[in-house]
Amino acid sequence: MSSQSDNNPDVDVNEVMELLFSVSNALAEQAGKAVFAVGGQIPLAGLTDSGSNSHSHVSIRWDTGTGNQCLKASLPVGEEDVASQHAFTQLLSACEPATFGRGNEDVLDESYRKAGKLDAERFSTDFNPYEYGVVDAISRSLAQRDHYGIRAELYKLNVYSGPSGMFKAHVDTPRATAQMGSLVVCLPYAHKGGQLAVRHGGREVVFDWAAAQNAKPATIQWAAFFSDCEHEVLEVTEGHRLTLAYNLFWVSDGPTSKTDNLNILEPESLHFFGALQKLLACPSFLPNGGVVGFTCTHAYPHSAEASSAESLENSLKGLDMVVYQALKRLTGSVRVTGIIDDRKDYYYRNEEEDSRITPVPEDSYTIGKFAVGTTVGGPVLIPGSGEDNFVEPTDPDLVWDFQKQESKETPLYRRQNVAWLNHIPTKDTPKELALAFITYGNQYDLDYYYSSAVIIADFRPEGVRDVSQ
Ligand SMILES: O=C(O)CCC(=O)C(=O)O
Ligand SMILES: [Fe+2]
Repeated sequence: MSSQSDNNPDVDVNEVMELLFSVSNALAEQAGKAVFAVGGQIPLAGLTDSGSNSHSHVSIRWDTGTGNQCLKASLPVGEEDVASQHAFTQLLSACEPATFGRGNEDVLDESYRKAGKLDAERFSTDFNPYEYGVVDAISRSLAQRDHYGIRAELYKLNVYSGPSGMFKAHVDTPRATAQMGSLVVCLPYAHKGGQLAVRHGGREVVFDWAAAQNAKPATIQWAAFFSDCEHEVLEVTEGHRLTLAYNLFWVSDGPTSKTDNLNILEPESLHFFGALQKLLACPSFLPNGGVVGFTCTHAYPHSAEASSAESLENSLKGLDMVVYQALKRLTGSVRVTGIIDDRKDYYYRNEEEDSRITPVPEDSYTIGKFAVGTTVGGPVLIPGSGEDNFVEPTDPDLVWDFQKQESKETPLYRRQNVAWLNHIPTKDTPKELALAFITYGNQYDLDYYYSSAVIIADFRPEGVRDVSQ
């Protein structure tokens, strides 16, 4: 095969492929190291047998539900301390069986989650994650930028008891666009098992707290992870594993554009940044300009009506933020958007058989042509089919507000090539429901578009390449 493009003899395809390859390699390498979960431990300082030091214990006070009565338990529970053991037993019995979200409802299913819980409205604690530097530590390792901090909001007390307490693999339901993660704090109480396994992008981090909880001095251990990470509490075989669960939110501490404050020049980002810079400077890469794309490695609520493009940009996590910032610096134009996954769910109307819907052929997804439009939640990329340069929306009522072309009756939108720095969204890319729509088959059926979050940049070579070279 010739290394010259058929259309343009000055374009060196091999050179572009090599440069693209080194960009995706740098990205893969960094993705393999990107932090998605962090943890630590806090010895309860000044622990005395009498437990008189306020920082030697953690107290939980809860409403009994009868009158205005409030009870208190203190951890760790003294081995000889009958009163504190009694209070702990009362705390256990105050807990309700823990449900979990399935679809739109909260269900109780002990084969999935066997635990007790107290909702935050029913209890308070003197443990404060800010006081011990936990929230600062999370900001430093997960935030990837200055002037953008993290706020922790107490959510629940969980109790997993031996011999079979556990919580199978799940992803926490985000309650707001600004929600970026979860913090789990393990309180001092002896138990066995109950490891917390956190997974993302094919990698796993296991927090095994039992050994320290069975030893002295008493310690508090914690783990924080991004909200799209799958996690699981393995079976607690003995004792009680008590955790405080917090929701974590992004907070801005200044009026500056938050996404401008990423420290892109961190050593681990430099390799990728340099490779991208070389690619964009190569005269054979998109000689007339075009769209550069990156499929996000984390999930974002990008199609929800409440999510705006601005808040999406500010809520990028880990590697996604690094890529966003690098593209912003190098192209001057970048945005976060959704891309509709067409392989199963994208259809176009077959002209001849007007009442039928025909699936787009599989390979139309991989040719890399996408049209940019707008749906409920903001701009999206829609894969095109066939060889046309314009694509007709399946149904203008469902996918609307496209940059309309001449004809008002049949709004068309232009397809563009996207050069992907990593890959187009795959089966394993985080997806979310973008739109539900009615298909026109023999009967009215509901069908769905699923979309994945992507970062795209409009690339104009004249802004990057020195024309005198
Ligand atoms: O207790 C834990 O370690 C995890 C709790 C959890 O996953 C949750 O409350 O959603
Ligand atoms: Fe969870």
